[in-house]
Amino acid sequence: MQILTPHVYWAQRHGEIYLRVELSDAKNVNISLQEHNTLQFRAQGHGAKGDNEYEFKLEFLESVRPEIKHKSTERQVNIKIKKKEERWWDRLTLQEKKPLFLAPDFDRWLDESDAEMELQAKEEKINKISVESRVRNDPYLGLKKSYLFMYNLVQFLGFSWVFVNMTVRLFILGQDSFYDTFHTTADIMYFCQMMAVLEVINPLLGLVKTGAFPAMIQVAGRNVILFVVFGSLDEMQNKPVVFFVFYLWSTIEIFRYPYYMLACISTEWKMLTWLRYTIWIPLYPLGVIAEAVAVIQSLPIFDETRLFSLPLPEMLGNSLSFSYTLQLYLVFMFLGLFINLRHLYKQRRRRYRTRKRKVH
Ligand SMILES: CCCCCCCCCCCCC/C=C/C(=O)SCCNC(=O)CCNC(=O)[C@H](O)C(C)(C)COP(=O)(O)OP(=O)(O)OC[C@H]1O[C@@H](n2cnc3c(N)ncnc32)[C@H](O)[C@@H]1OP(=O)(O)O
Repeated sequence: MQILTPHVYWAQRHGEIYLRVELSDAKNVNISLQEHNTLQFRAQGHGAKGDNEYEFKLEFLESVRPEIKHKSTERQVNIKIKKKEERWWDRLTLQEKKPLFLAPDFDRWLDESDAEMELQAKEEKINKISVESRVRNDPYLGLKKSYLFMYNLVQFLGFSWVFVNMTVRLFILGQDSFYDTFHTTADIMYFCQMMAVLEVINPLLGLVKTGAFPAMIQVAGRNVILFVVFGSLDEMQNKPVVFFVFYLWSTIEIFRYPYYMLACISTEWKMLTWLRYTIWIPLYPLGVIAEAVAVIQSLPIFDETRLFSLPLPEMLGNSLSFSYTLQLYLVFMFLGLFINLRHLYKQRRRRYRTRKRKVH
């Protein structure tokens, strides 16, 4: 019997190689692996040159696992080989020149980015199944979702009221509206920011799957500005900086809270998601700059009024002005900004994972 080479078609995924050997009614299939990367195939069957013994050898580009699976059907032999390391190969064989009997299997062929998408879709399916099984096991899920929905709705209404009120006053009064932002909106802002403490508690109770630390930085940071810098100093309340701080805070929140509301009812609007994960890029740094300006403007007022100053023994000068604490706080503020920008950047990347496209 003459020994011939069959036609072999191949495709890959990040973790596997698929070979399809064009051999019908294959018998005595013998597949072995030598030196971690050389596959030897031998079988009898009906190939391009009729009934014969067929064989081929493939030296793979990288090492593969020894456990090789194969299945003979009436028309072909399918072989599945696991790569030792899960990564995309530039070609199948170590030798650059492709053997004549080898060709891409276009029925299975995917390029690297499509394979990544397939992998991602698989991961999402697995996650969905595990979430669904968790959901089935949680008898309070409806209650939790209703609470979160109501919380987000109340915050959305509160911040929308502040935003609309400020916008309308800006159109009617122009720059004059800057000076009494605090007196027209502070009550609602107090209410929303006190409620926002729940945003630190929610992840701690496991109600939302996010870290409590970034939320704590934001809530604490804003509340220092609102209650200490603006709330306790009448002199700060009619400064234009209040307008900028409140406007920047409320602009992000009128997108963030509706995004969460939709998430509670498992709905997504692509545009809203994009806005939630994008407008922080200019708004967060601007917000922190506006807050820093407010803190700097308040320093001489705290020095003058001695409000919240720390009593000291007479030999040390009677009291330590609260402005020193605020100067220290300014440093923490930029540290907090950095931590949260990193957090938000990661969240954004998680949403919009970049896909590399590679052409073979
Ligand atoms: C003495 C005190 C010292 C403190 C020192 C601190 C220094 C402070 C310095 C910093 C000061 C900052 C002050 C703030 C300024 C401003 O706000 S400026 C204006 C612009 N601001 C922004 O752009 C920030 C907006 N804020 C946020 O994005 C958040 O608050 C965050 C905590 C920073 C990030 O949110 P996070 O929850 O981590 O991310 P998400 O991706 O949105 O959520 C993750 C998943 O959790 C779900 N989820 C979260 N919350 C809810 C909810 N309420 N309801 C329902 N679901 C929720 C969300 O849906 C996500 O799930 P998936 O969609 O499935 O991924």
